[in-house]
Amino acid sequence: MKIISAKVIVTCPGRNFVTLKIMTDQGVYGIGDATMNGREKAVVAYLEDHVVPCLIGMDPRRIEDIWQYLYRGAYWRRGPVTMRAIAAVDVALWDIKAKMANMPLYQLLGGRSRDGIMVYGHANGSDIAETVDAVGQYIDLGYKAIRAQTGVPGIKDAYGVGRGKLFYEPADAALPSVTGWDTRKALNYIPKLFETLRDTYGFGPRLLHDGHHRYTPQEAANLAKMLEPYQLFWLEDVTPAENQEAFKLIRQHSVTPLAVGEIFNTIWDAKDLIQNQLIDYIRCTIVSAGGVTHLRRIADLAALYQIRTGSHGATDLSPVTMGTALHFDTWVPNFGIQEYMRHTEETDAVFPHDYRFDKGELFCGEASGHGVDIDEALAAKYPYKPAYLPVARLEDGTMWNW
Ligand SMILES: O=C(O)[C@@H](O)[C@@H](O)[C@H](O)[C@H](O)CO
Ligand SMILES: [Mg+2]
Repeated sequence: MKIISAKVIVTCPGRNFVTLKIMTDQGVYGIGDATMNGREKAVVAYLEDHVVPCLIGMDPRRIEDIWQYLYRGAYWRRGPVTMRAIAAVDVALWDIKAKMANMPLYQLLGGRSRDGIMVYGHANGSDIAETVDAVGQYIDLGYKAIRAQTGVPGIKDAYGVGRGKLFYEPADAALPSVTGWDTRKALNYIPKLFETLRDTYGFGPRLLHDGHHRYTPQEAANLAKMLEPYQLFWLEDVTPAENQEAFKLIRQHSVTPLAVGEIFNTIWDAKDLIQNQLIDYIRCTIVSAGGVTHLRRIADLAALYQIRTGSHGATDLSPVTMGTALHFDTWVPNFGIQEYMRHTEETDAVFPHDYRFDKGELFCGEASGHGVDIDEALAAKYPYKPAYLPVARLEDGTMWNW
């Protein structure tokens, strides 16, 4: 069996997606996601110029060997561009293998470990009252877990705030828009949001919060400690994680569960956090962390320390990543939760898929492969549109972490 061709498809049905389609001499094809929000074309070039030519003639059944070829063979290891390109190939190859085996992907991974995949949705508001309402809407939709983000008085467009409730989309401008940040104001306001949420809805709903890399380790420890009475499911990305040791300081002060990993690319980014038990949930997902082959290694390492998974699932992860993640979640023994931001109808139409939402859970389908396809004719109707994530500046103009 041979790979005879591979093409990169860029489409913008409401937002940009990069998709790799690998064709074989037996008529079976596979699909992989290679989207990197705001830097899409870097991965397109990496795939078209440096990966696709090497794939032609290779045996698509040798998934592990092709992964190692692309990782070790490049000499230049890791990084978001390389690892997304590898992920796209890897996912397309798993799709092909599962189709050849006439099995849904989760069966190949080891079979079903659970019935449904608990997901969390994003409730956003420009202030506490609006956010409390938004959480109520998610509870009414059947969600068991909800991430709550509020605007903070005096901060311009604090992270995650009210640009449409079910379809929050941060990559919103042809050049990065400028948002603000002020940690002191946030620390005085965010605990009140969770106090009000618990007063209003009790302790039934699981509540999450994303710090989006904004706090120093000491500020992060302070926030985690102040949020303890409200029993969060997790506090996410509360401080930048390049320095994995920084999390020791947070751990010393608080038992609020911590989640990290959406911007990690390999097991090496998470190794110290996992082995020192500095986090509770590892949030890498398929597209950013080298595909099924590599994510499985990260999940297995995490399992040794009772750390559970919590795959990133914002709208910039295409339905191809979502579908594959759901097969992964259906199998992985140490599953925690799956993030789920709904795609627009246009996106769902370009990527026909068989996963479905019901009462706060997602379910992967039983079709062979990962269950997600691309309608190329429809995709061609939505050409690439430059769209950037915002940047953040402090009140005095200093660049901060968005
Ligand atoms: O937890 C999350 O989903 C966020 O942190 C994302 O919305 C993130 O900002 C985007 O995926 C960036 O592309
Ligand atoms: Mg996040």
